[in-house]
Amino acid sequence: VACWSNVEMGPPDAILGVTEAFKRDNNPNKMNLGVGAYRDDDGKPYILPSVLKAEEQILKAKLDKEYAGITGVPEFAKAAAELAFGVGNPILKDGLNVTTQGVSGTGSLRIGGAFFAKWYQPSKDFYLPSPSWGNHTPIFKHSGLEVKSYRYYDPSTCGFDFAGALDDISKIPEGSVIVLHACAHNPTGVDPKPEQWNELSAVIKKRKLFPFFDMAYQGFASGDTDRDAYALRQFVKDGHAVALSQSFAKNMGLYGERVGAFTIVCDSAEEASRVMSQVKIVIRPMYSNPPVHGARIASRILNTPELRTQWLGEVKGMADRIISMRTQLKDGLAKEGSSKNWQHITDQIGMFCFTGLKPDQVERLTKEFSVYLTKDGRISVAGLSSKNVGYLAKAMHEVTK
Ligand SMILES: Cc1ncc(COP(=O)(O)O)c(CN[C@@](C)(CC(=O)O)C(=O)O)c1O
Repeated sequence: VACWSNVEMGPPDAILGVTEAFKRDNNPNKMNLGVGAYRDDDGKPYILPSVLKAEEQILKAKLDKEYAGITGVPEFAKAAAELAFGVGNPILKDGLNVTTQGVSGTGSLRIGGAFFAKWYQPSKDFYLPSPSWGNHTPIFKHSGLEVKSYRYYDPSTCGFDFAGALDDISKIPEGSVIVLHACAHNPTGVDPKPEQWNELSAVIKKRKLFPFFDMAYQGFASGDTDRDAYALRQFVKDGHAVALSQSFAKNMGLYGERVGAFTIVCDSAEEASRVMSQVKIVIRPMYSNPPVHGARIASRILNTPELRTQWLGEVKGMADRIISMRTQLKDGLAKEGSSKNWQHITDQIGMFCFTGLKPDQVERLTKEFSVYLTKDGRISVAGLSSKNVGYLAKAMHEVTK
C-alpha cells in the first residue's frame, strides 16, 4: 500500500534546476549561464586531449574492474595530495596527510563533514563565507553539523568585504571550523589577495579555528596550479592543521566521472594512521568504495610527465579563455553605452562572475532574453563565447540602464 501521501513536492535545485528550465526554452538565442561547466568557444563541452590520451593508455593496459579499496585508487590519492600541497611539502614527506579518494568534490566534502561530526570534539559549528556554494549548507547539515556564516562579499563593491570578514572571524568561538574556498570563490568569483590571506591565517590561528579548504578549481582560476594553491600552502606553512576537499571536475573536465579527494593533515604519522582508520570506517557504510575510471585518468595524467605538462597547458587554456570572455563582456557593456561600473567583471576570477544584478533584473534577463542564470545574479563565464557575449552585453545593459 502506497504511504507517501506525506511527501511534498520539493523545489528544483537552485543551480541544476536552471539547466532544466534552459532545456525547455526553444528560443534560438537562449544562453545557459547556470551550472559551472566549461564550454569551448563553440559553446560545446570540452574533453581535454590529455584526458583522451590517458584513456587510450588505460584501455590498452586492459586493467581489471576489481574494487579499488575504500580509499580508492592509491596512486591517485598520493598524486592529488602532491598537486595540492606541492610535491616537496614536508607534510607529505613526513606522512602527516590522510588522503582518500572521494566521489568528486561533493563526496569529499561529505566525508569531511561526517568525520568532523563524529570525531572533532572542540565544536560542531562550521562557518561558511556569506555567500557560499549553495550545496555547502545541505552537505554539512546532512552530516549533522551546525552551519553558520561570516561576512565575505561586499555588494556595494561586488568585491571582498575584508574588514567585515576579519571582524566576524575575530568573534567566531574558538575551536569552530571555518570553511574557505582556496581559489575561485563560488558564487562571487571574489578571492582574497595573498597579503589578505596572510592576515586571515593569522586571525584564524589566533582564534584557534580549524581551516577546512574547499579547492574545486585548482589551476582553473589563474591558469597556474601552484598559484591557485597559495592560500592552502600558506596556511600549512603558518602551522595550521588543515582539512581539504579537492575536485577534478572542472580542472580536468571530469565532471561526470566524479573524481575528488579528501585530506586531513595530522600531527604525526601515528596519528595519521588512527585518523585514516576512522575515515575508512566513515566511508564504508556511505558508498563502500569509489569509481575507478576517472581516478585512473587523473592519476595517469598527474604521474606521467608529458601528460602532466600537456594537461597544465590545457587547464591554462581554459582559464585564459574565461579571462578573455570577462574582458569582452565588460567591453561589450561599454560599447552598448552602459554608464555603470562593471570593473568587478574582470576583477573577479574563476568560473563565475557575480554580476550584481538584482533578482528582478535576473528575472527579466531570463523572461525577455532567454538568458539563464541563478537568482543571485551569478553567471558561469564559461558559458560565454565570442558568438554570444555581445548578445549578453546588450541584454545586461537593457535590464540595468
Ligand atoms: C566550491 C565548490 N565545491 C565543490 C563543488 C563540487 O563539485 P563536484 O562534486 O562536481 O566535484 C563545486 C561545483 N559547483 C558547480 C560547478 C556544480 C554544482 O553546483 O554541483 C556549480 O555550478 O556551482 C563547487 O563550486
